[in-house]
Amino acid sequence: MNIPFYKFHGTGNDFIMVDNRNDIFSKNNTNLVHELCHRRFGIGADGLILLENSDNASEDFKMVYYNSDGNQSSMCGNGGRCLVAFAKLLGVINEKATFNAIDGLHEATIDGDIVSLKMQDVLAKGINEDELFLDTGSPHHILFSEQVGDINVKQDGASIRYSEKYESSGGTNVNFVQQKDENTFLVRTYERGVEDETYSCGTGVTAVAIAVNATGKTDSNIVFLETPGGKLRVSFENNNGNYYNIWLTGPTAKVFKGEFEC
Ligand SMILES: N[C@@H](CCC[C@H](N)C(=O)O)C(=O)O
Repeated sequence: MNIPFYKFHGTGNDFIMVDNRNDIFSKNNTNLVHELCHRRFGIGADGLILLENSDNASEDFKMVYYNSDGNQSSMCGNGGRCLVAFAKLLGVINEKATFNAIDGLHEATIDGDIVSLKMQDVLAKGINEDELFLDTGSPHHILFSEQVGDINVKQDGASIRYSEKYESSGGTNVNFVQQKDENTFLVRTYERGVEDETYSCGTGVTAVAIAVNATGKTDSNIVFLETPGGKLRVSFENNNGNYYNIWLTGPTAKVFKGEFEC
């Protein structure tokens, strides 16, 4: 069977998109997803995303996300933004979307190639620089550095991702952060399930934006994040460590379309 797909990226975090509203994709085939995402033997991507019908009529669609290792995983912020652009291309939505993902309901807006995605509320009470972990739909460990350009993200990220501390909870993503100015931060991310540095991570920069505010590195409630793949913005409101109305904003791009056999 030939299955049509689109390739999208959001600031270099790239995804294979499949319209699965007619159940054409075999959802438990870990090997297939892994092979499709392989950068030498497949299409090449950090993950694969299915756009499915939602069970609830008030929602526009459902997001099913796989990491490039072939396993379904927790929320993907850039993937969610790209899926909104894909839904617009398919004619499923116009300028606004409400969709269901593994971490619950998300709202989104799209204007040209810019997609803003509303993230789940985050509780960031009692965190400090030495112990920075936040869950923004996916788990994120955060480390500050003077010079993120000098870090071996794959090696240092893996040692934290596989450390005893995160073993029982299924591991973590790891973000290395350098302050550039009052409200701009450089971020490099090691992604669990890709097991390497990716060019950008949406839930990662969301975690960083909240962490830099919660630890007093910036007072701003709009934080600009520069990743190897491009620039993102995170805005939020904060009530005593309870972060809400969190929006992740940035560009998305369609790269190409094709078909794979399975
Ligand atoms: N690229 C993502 C995060 C995807 C999930 C992550 N790899 C995990 O398994 O925790 C993003 O943009 O948020």
